[in-house]
Amino acid sequence: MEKIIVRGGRQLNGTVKAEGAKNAVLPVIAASIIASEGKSVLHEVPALADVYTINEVIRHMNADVNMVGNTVTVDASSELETEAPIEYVRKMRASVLVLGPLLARYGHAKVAMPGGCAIGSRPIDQHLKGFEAMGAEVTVGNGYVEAEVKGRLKGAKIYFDVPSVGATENVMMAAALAEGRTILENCAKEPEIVDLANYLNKMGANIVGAGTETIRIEGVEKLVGTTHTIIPDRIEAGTFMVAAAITGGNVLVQGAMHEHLRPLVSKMEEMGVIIQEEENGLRVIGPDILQATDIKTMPHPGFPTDMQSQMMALMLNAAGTSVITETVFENRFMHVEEFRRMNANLKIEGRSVIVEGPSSLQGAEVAATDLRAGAALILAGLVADGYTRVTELKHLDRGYVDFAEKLATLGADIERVREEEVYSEDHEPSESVSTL
Ligand SMILES: CC(=O)N[C@H]1[C@@H](OP(=O)(O)OP(=O)(O)OC[C@H]2O[C@@H](n3ccc(=O)[nH]c3=O)[C@H](O)[C@@H]2O)O[C@H](CO)[C@@H](O)[C@@H]1O
Ligand SMILES: C=C(OP(=O)(O)O)C(=O)O
Repeated sequence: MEKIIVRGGRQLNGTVKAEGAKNAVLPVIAASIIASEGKSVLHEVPALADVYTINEVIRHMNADVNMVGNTVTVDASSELETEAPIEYVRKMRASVLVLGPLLARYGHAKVAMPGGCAIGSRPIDQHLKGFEAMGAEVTVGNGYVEAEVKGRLKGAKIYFDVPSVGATENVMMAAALAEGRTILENCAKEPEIVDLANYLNKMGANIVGAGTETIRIEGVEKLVGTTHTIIPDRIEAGTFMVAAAITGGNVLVQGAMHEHLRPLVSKMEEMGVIIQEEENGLRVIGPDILQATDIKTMPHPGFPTDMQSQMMALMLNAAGTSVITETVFENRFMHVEEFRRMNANLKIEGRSVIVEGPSSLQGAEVAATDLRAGAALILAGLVADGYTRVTELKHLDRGYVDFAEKLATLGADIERVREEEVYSEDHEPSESVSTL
């Protein structure tokens, strides 16, 4: 097993670049199998575990997929299999995003039911409601969901009960090839949905309104491969912004886009952080003393749930009482117990956590309970007294490329090691530790 070991106390300075967005690239790669002609060439694809998984999923279906550096080429013009088995869906829920493209192109799709995970139950009822409204027959059984339609899907008016990112994407992809007009209401408005719509439109789709609550889609008969550059990852960028702020440092986060990060920027400014827009990113300057604030996670453009645990780390270092309310996922506080191991003063009250700061954080061995929790514990380790060891890095690797290496470039005392390596008596990593 690997661990990231971080010793607190270093200020971060310098420049770091955000990768392409995980949550944009996964639906885009899933959508690439809708093209019955031509190749798609995707640029700025991050080398993440989740990207390897979605590539495997579509490769398993017979698509030709190649990744060289940060460019992925997909040729899905041959006949595809229409099933995604459990081994992929278990690794990554976003595998369900192949349902819409397969159903639209072949009139059939079968994907393992994703089930719950560490952050909540995460049903897919809204995806299925959309497919049914377009004429598909959906059956759930033996751990699989299967959708089938005779002929083409039919355009429909669909109102989502909750603004779901995945449901908006899945149904939008299906509607792109449906017969006639589809109107989606109460859509999620995340920037990644806009990126997917832009990609589909370049493939020949006719989609307007992505990024607003109503999306109109005129179905077309076929889509063809195209070239697309993935937008920068606002959550990775936001995580580095917190890293700069928590250490009182001065970091330029290249690729951080103010329009995608407004809720985070405004909350960090309330805490006393200076954030300046520069030509190619955001410069973040941490204050001597951070002030407490409150956040409530909401669908975009509200505060993103994917930045909740990182903000908890920042609030632990702020003077006063902060309150975090999680409204998107019902079980996204697993990291609280891990922070407590670091001497954090946190109290869970229903869907809120009361953060008493500043906590004098102490290094400890802690486990990443999900990918953002992993990043948040490392952020806390940057300012904790002594060494923090973060385990369960498979979660972190789903969403961050070279996280420890990038922090080290900014000046953090951090390394990634194999567990079997030995440590010297004062718990410092010995020189023989292998860094990955
Ligand atoms: C790959 C990807 O893009 N993942 C993101 C996506 O996940 P994902 O697309 O899974 O999240 P959703 O937006 O669908 O979930 C939002 C809420 O809607 C509920 N819901 C969702 C679908 C459904 O059919 N029924 C239903 O009730 C969920 O349980 C949750 O409470 O958006 C989340 C919310 O911003 C982010 O945390 C994830 O990082
Ligand atoms: C919850 C997340 O991702 P996923 O939906 O892929 O699990 C995330 O990126 O924080």
